[in-house]
Amino acid sequence: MKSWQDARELAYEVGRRHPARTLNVPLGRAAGLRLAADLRAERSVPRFDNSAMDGWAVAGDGPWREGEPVLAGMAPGIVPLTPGEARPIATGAPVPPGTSTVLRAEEGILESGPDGMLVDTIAPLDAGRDIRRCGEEAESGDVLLERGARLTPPAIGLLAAAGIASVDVLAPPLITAIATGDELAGPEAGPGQVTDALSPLMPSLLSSLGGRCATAVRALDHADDVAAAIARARTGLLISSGGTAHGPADPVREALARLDARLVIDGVALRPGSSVLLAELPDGRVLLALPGNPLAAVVDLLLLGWPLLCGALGTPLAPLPPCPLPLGELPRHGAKAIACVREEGALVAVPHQRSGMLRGIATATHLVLTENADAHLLRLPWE
Ligand SMILES: Nc1nc2c(c(=O)[nH]1)N[C@H]1C(S)=C(S)[C@@H](COP(=O)(O)OP(=O)(O)OC[C@H]3O[C@@H](n4cnc5c(N)ncnc54)[C@H](O)[C@@H]3O)O[C@H]1N2
Ligand code: MOO
Repeated sequence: MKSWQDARELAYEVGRRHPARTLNVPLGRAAGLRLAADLRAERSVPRFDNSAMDGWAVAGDGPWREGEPVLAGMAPGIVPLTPGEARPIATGAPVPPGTSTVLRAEEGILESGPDGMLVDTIAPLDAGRDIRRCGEEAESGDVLLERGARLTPPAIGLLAAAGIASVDVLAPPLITAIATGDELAGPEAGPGQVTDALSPLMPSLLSSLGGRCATAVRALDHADDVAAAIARARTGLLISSGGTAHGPADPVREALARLDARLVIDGVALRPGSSVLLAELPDGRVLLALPGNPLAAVVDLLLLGWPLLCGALGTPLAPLPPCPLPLGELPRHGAKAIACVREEGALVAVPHQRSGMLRGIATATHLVLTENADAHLLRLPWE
């Protein structure tokens, strides 16, 4: 039986022995994935000096005679401004060479002069304030995002702006989910049967941890059926649920023994979630065997499945920070994972969180891992 802290580190080390593959994908399919290498700008952002405001590009001191407008989309090599000239300019339009500043539309006035319209300012000129300089956000070659960074929506836009059309990403590790239990059935469950609640949550939970559920299968409570499901799986990572205890119909240990697997973790000192196994098979594949009680299974996916995937993706394993908030009435004896929400600046346990229930964690925002005076915080990744 390991402490949850040691178990997290062991799971991370196992993940590191199974590094994720690299894939090149178009930017449009990269959302949520992680970069396989540092990514550099392929051009300057912005690409040319341009106006940050609608107004006039002016040269020298006013008043200025009004010239031809400069619009967004015009080529930057436009006719230079000469001192005393003001050209109406649109936000995003290239600033003509010779521009000393941009005068905002609301800070200028137009009046008629002897040779056409004159522009004057009604506010002190702030030279250069409203010009977005070429390369001010990024110079060509700057590292925009580092290896391991997650491609969030703004990150995708940033890369597009920097001229990047496709990226090398870490392929989310593929996982086979095996739900064990003679009692398991679909929503139509008959008398004595239990509707499988874990197979349906696996794809989205594994995606939120950086993996991908390739297949979800069921196995009966017999070691040969579980061993056959493990042998058939075509992925490097497998996650089973149920059958981990020492009861009469708990086949996972027996199946692992038959397959000559090496147990890296055999139980964790934490409730719910104590009855969990992590094993390496002789062919290098890895099985995380979760307990059958659904909340216990989710806790162990967060506690061990997440570090396992972090290891495979090569992202650092951050220690869970000490809980910064008052803990209200949370129990403090033994090692416990408690699903909580934030209420008036404190963390409060949600109701309905026995090991077999999902109702509590379905509305929680955090798990607090308590052990006597110690409490650590895990923010739920789908939050
Ligand atoms: N004598 C003891 N019995 C049990 C203990 C204990 O300490 N002493 N611990 C209990 C706890 S806590 C857990 S967790 C389980 C772990 O055992 P298993 O991994 O063998 O779990 P199962 O017996 O297969 O299932 C437990 C429970 O969960 C239901 N289940 C299983 N899979 C699913 C699923 N996919 N969807 C919904 N529900 C599922 C299953 O029907 C059982 O009710 O051991 C306890 N016993
Ligand atoms: O072992 Mo159970 O996994 O404590 O909830």
